Amino acid sequence: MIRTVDQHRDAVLGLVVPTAAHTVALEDGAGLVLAEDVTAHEALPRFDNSAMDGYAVRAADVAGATPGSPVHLRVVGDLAAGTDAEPVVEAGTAARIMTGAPVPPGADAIVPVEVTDAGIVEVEVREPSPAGRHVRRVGEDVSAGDVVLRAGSELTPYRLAAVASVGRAEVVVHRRPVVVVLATGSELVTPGVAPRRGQIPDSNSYLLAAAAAAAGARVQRLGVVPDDPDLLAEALGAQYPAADLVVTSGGVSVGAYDVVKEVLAPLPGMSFVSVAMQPGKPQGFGLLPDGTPVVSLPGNPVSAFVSFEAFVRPAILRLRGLSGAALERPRLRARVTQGWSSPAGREQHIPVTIVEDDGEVLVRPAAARGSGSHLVASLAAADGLAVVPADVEQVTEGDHVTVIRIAS
Ligand SMILES: Nc1nc2c(c(=O)[nH]1)N[C@H]1C(S)=C(S)[C@@H](COP(=O)(O)OP(=O)(O)OC[C@H]3O[C@@H](n4cnc5c(N)ncnc54)[C@H](O)[C@@H]3O)O[C@H]1N2
Ligand code: MOO
Repeated sequence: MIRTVDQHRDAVLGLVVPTAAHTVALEDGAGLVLAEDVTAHEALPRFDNSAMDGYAVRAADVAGATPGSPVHLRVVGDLAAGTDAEPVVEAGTAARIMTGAPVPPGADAIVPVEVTDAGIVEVEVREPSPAGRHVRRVGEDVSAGDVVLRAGSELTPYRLAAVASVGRAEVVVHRRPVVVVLATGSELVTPGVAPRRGQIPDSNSYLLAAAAAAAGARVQRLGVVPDDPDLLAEALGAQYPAADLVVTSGGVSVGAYDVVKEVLAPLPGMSFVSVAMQPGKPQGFGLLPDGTPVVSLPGNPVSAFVSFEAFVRPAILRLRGLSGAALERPRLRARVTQGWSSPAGREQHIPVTIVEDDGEVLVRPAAARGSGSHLVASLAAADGLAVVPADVEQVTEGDHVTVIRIAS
């Protein structure tokens, strides 16, 4: 029975669970996904501190200060960032203070150095500074006990900063998943090798390996396995113990030499199905005998790409520990500037070129001739995939479509 894109995506997602959690040094956590909540054990900022280089004062002392009638204060301390000195600022006094230094007892405002004469023993203040001005208050960022970052969050650079700010040297994260990529086809040669008649360069193993790496996996690209069942079984047998996911391309259709289907379909954990998607109709998926998940994508290069985006990328993100909306790419609405056709009964995912014109998002097919699962060189112009519902057979200039953005 034919299944929808969403049904197949759920089935593939059902093959994987997040990788085991382990503890790593903070700097090794970049790009990984937290497996614990990170909590602030104390408030941030940790203490009231100065937002300006200048003088810590009592606001009441400088309330009447003007350029024509400046206030003179005796300087009782010199506070650099990092100091633990606590000079008491009494009426008629001030402490020189630098950005980030603790506000001393008695002071309740900061006067920037620019409105003073920058004195060392005595300072002349030419402007008032009301209570609290230029003071960064304890706890105004987070309070003690607040969760700074939840389990399931990717450690982006700015989130690493938040985790570091609460003093964490280590984080508990999901292990980066290992994805093995292999392409099948006796017609394939390694790029750079001169193809004889009937042969073409392998592009899928490069596409899938780079896409899996971009999704956050550690990738082992096995390259090309010919259409020989023994060689494929050997390649899979040698690799799957180390892999969290195996991705194959080619050999899943109804041809006489469709080797992936021939080797894997008899296994009890594997299924070969038709998905109501164009391209990307024939799909294989399941578990190898040792439990390693496998996704077998069709060989046509655009089919392999579209299938990776729809099914494999979400599975890699799930392995990494992400869930929910984090499994999705951003979607946007765009106006079509050049129409194309779409097959009845299949949800089409067509590579498109995105152009922004005066704030409006415009799309046209990345390939001059519209849709075609073999138009691999035209992928060079793709920055999104337009999603055309199964009941639409013609997309016309001026229509609005949903676009999955694959490059920014
Ligand atoms: N009689 C039928 N024939 C086909 C059907 C069908 O329903 N009935 N479905 C078509 C569809 S749709 C697709 S998609 C393909 C899927 O075929 P396979 O997964 O078996 O892929 P292959 O036959 O191995 O290759 C298809 C095509 O892609 C080229 N290819 C394969 N691997 C690579 C690679 N690594 N790099 C670049 N190009 C690759 C290959 O040379 C073929 O041209 O089946 C249709 N046929
Ligand atoms: O479904 Mo195939 O993937 O059209 O090219």
